[in-house]
Amino acid sequence: MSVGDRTVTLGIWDTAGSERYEAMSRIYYRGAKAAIVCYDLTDSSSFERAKFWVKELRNLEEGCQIYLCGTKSDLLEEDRRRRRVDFHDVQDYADNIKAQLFETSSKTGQSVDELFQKVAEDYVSVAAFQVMTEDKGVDLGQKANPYFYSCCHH
Ligand SMILES: Nc1nc2c(ncn2[C@@H]2O[C@H](COP(=O)(O)OP(=O)(O)OP(=O)(O)O)[C@@H](O)[C@H]2O)c(=O)[nH]1
Repeated sequence: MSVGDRTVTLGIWDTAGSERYEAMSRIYYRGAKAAIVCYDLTDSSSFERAKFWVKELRNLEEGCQIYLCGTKSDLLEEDRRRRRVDFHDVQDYADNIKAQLFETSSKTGQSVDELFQKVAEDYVSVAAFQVMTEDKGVDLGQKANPYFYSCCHH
């Protein structure tokens, strides 16, 4: 993917969503820099399961940026009454856990590119921040300079 003048290659693992495969999924997400936790917008129980994975990731992978992804948005375009997971409730939850929220459709492609673009952009920002702090020893107690700010806020 292109981020500015850089090319970022994402390695993507699609893990099983069921808690039954919890131990196996952990093998996949160990060391991951980003996790897209999906739930079905037409199924409230799937959002409850998504929260389980968020907890897992937050407990075990501190450095992993979480993206919440409501799927099958095309079904809502057809009939809004099919929505079972409220956008604002999830947005509040996302704000709480410092995650970003996307509503996508694999069928129409809605917001899929945007989601992966954001993952790549955030990765580049965080990597730039790490290089800067490691190489130049930024004092986090100092007032942020513009470069520092642009690296950390999106
Ligand atoms: N309308 C619609 N159906 C979808 C969409 N994405 C997936 N589906 C359907 O939902 C069902 C499950 O899709 P999967 O992609 O297998 O779901 P999954 O979460 O990967 O399932 P696991 O691998 O078991 O965790 C299939 O019947 C898909 O056709 C979508 O964006 N829109």
